[in-house]
Amino acid sequence: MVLPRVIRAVIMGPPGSGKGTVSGRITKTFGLKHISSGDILRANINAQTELGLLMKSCIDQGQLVPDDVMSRLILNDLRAIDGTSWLLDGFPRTVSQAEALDDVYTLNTVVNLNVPFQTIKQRLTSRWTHLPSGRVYNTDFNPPKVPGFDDETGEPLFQRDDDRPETVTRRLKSYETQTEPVLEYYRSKELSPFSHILNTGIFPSALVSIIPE
Ligand SMILES: Nc1nc2c(ncn2[C@@H]2O[C@H](COP(=O)(O)OP(=O)(O)O)[C@@H](O)[C@H]2O)c(=O)[nH]1
Ligand SMILES: Nc1ncnc2c1ncn2[C@@H]1O[C@H](COP(=O)(O)OP(=O)(O)O)[C@@H](O)[C@H]1O
Repeated sequence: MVLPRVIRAVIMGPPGSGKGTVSGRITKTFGLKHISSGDILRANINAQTELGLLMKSCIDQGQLVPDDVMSRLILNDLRAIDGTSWLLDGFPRTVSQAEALDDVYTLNTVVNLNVPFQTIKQRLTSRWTHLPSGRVYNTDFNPPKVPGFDDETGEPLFQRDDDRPETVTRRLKSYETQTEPVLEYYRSKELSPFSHILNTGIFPSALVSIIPE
């Protein structure tokens, strides 16, 4: 199998579908850089940057950050690692963001995680996050070794403000109206989410087995 010189991949799926979890496994296995838009925003909130302070209420209410802000943020980060293979997690989330990305980069792969909304609601109420690294745990699925603390650093874990049930409902609605059209956009460009991986063999087939049912 011939791997492309530089892998430019996107992982998609509703909030709580496992993008962060699966990204961690993919990037470890294949040596890609993991760029998570949510982790970048939360790091800004935590560091109380101007951007973080401006975007906090929007994120806490389950709304999307404006497209121009988000595209500028991610494209800047990508420019800084030019020539490196990467996996984008959480971006693009709208067709406008997908177009902004397309103007600069040609993607090799789009992975889509398809998980029923009812399952998502259960997962998010038991998600615990290590904010500095973005590592996620679940009290049922992958609990930390010591309840409430990160396995690698021993630091405390947090429940995200936007994982409250009413905010999750709003985020799922925004996924349906604003993000699902991005899947159609990629299908129309023959970057068919999922089947593209199986057809091109960009990643070994072992990848398929780590993607949740
Ligand atoms: N039961 C189950 N839980 C999972 C699976 N993948 C991730 N999770 C948990 O579901 C929650 C959401 O996963 P996360 O990776 O943060 O999803 P994201 O919001 O799409 O990035 C976390 O608590 C994970 O530990 C899975 O395959 N099965
Ligand atoms: N590409 C994006 N465009 C607009 N807002 C975003 C984007 N990525 C993240 N956000 C904001 O950050 C929040 C958390 O994102 P993320 O951590 O990716 O959530 P999840 O992993 O649960 O899908 C989103 O609900 C949204 O408010």
